[in-house]
Amino acid sequence: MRALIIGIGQCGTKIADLFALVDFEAIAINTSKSDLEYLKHIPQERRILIGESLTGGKGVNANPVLGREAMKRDLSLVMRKMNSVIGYEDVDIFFLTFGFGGGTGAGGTPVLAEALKEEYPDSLVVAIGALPLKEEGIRPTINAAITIDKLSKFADSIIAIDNNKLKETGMDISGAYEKINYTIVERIASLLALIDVPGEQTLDASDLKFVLKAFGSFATVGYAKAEANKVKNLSRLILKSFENEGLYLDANIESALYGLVAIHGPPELLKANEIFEALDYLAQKIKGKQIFRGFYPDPREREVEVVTLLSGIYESKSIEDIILTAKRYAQSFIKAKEEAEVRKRELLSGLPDFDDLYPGEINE
Ligand SMILES: Nc1nc2c(ncn2[C@@H]2O[C@H](COP(=O)(O)OP(=O)(O)OP(=O)(O)O)[C@@H](O)[C@H]2O)c(=O)[nH]1
Repeated sequence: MRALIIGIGQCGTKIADLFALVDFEAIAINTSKSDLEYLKHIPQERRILIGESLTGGKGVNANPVLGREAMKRDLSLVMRKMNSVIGYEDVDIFFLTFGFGGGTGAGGTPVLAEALKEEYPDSLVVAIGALPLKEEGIRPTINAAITIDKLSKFADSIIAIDNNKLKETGMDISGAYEKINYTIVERIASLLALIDVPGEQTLDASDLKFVLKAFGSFATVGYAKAEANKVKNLSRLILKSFENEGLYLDANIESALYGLVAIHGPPELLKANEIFEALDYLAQKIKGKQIFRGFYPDPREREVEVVTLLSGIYESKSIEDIILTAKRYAQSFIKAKEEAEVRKRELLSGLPDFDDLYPGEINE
């Protein structure tokens, strides 16, 4: 199973850089030269500066229209670079990482997603984006709404991580970002590490692709880990992985079409009855009733790790909040603009041009 991680913008490239640290193939794309230089693990030749003619290498200041234009202008450069990294072996899934609230990632990611789908029709394009904090104000929310709309047309699935969930931890913002970035990488890396690996019941690349090929709807990845000697009942740990604290998105999991659960740990702890109790519960709960599963008994392991992927989700409070806020704002903005135009007309109507007050000829 081959995954290629492509980070776009500052948030996206930081996440892609962490993937590179744990040996994933990763590429970084940004309009900001200094943000590209700041990366530690992605090799220099896999860092691509876009939109230099537009921004002078200084970023797009949270303007997704400029981010989109920067990606469009340098798309052939990006695709050439992509081709040379990919070589002759197919990529199963392109993971595009980005922040929904900025300009480069929010504007550029849908453009790249569309181009990748066209050039590599057999590969999946899965977007992994961080949703903005409510406190960031209206702009990031609008950027996110526009990007959700555009991406839903090209991506196979959108894994959205809600930054607001991290406020509950009470951490400072950079610590919170670091934690969420680490969390994303840990979950996706743990899941991918178990694909195509021999086990009791295994998951292969085609299972994962089936689950993620979900017409641009939302997906979320839950996770739970515990020391083996602390696990009283594995069923509880599995349920914990897809309860709300396990998923960094407020989502109604009952609306999910597919689920995938991978469990890795010491053989004596992977008890069939406890595993099936939790999987049956999950299969009954989700709309699509289909759960793919993989069990990986490992005698060297001292911890039990559960990764849960739910896809085809179309009911999420985190997403609805963003779309409804953007719609409300658009309506009130249009109304305020119309009122301002009416007021302007009322104020200026009846005002003559006063030409008569300034007699005299104008010499040509
Ligand atoms: N989870 C997470 N979110 C981040 C991080 N950095 C920024 N964000 C979020 O991403 C959004 C900003 O996106 P950036 O990636 O900084 O912006 P950009 O795509 O580089 O675009 P410009 O800076 O406008 O050129 C905001 O909504 C932030 O909350 C990060 O490291 N982790």
